[in-house]
Amino acid sequence: MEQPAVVIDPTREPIVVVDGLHIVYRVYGAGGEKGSAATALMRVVRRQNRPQMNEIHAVRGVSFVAYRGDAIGLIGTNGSGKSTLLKAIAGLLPPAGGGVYTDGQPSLLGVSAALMRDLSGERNIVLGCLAMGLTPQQTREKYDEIVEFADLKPGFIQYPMSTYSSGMGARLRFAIAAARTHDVLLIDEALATGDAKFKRRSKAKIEELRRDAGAVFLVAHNLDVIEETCNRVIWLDDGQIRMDGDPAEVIAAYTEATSK
Ligand SMILES: Nc1ncnc2c1ncn2[C@@H]1O[C@H](COP(=O)(O)OP(=O)(O)OP(=O)(O)O)[C@@H](O)[C@H]1O
Repeated sequence: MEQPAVVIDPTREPIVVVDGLHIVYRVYGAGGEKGSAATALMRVVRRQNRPQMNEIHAVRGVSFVAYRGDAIGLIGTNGSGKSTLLKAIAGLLPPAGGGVYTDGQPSLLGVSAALMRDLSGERNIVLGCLAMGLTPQQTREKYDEIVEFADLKPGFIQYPMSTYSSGMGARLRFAIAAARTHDVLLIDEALATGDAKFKRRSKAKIEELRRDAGAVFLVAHNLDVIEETCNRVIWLDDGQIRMDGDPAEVIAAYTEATSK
């Protein structure tokens, strides 16, 4: 299916333009067949070489424009290409076709790559802030706000991050990322692990970021979070845009289609 070419609204300020984007992963695998223990074992016993290379066409001709102030929710079934699209917008995956143009620096929830599991929350805050380009002075100024926003159990900020539950880790990462304004903020499932109270506060924080930031993208399986937080939703289906528009309408159509 050919996807339509990208059209830019001249009355609004475009922040991210995705134009006919294709992303292809190259993987080694036998491909085609379903695979069984016997065939896998035979491959090992016979010391067969790695099976041939296959291509997974994860994003297939996606085009859209995100404007200043947009908070866009990406929804779709598992494997529909949501995370791949976010990574491509962040510039972490080379397009196999088409392109992504951004005004400013995209941050994929800022700092997760820079955080170290063996270091304490405290040290990770400093590390994360510096990694996002804050000065030591700015880091000191933001420190208390981050600790307060993450709202971890007492004492945990001094423990290594490896002792945190996944929800606690997500809170701290989000709190660090939110300490800076981002031109384009990409959030992948960050809110999925937080509890109800944290989700409420994150929603308020995302609204604040939206005011200052260029555009915010959010991937989540929790449709309520998307509907409450975003002003626009893109439904990805098998690497293509199935629908793009008002959150309530897109979510209703998606729920209808996936409930069958
Ligand atoms: N690193 C990778 N190497 C090879 N294939 C990948 C890789 N990451 C994703 N894929 C494939 O690309 C397709 C899209 O995956 P992606 O993770 O973007 O989907 P998603 O919509 O984010 O899924 P989920 O809802 O499960 O998080 C899938 O077919 C997946 O198997």
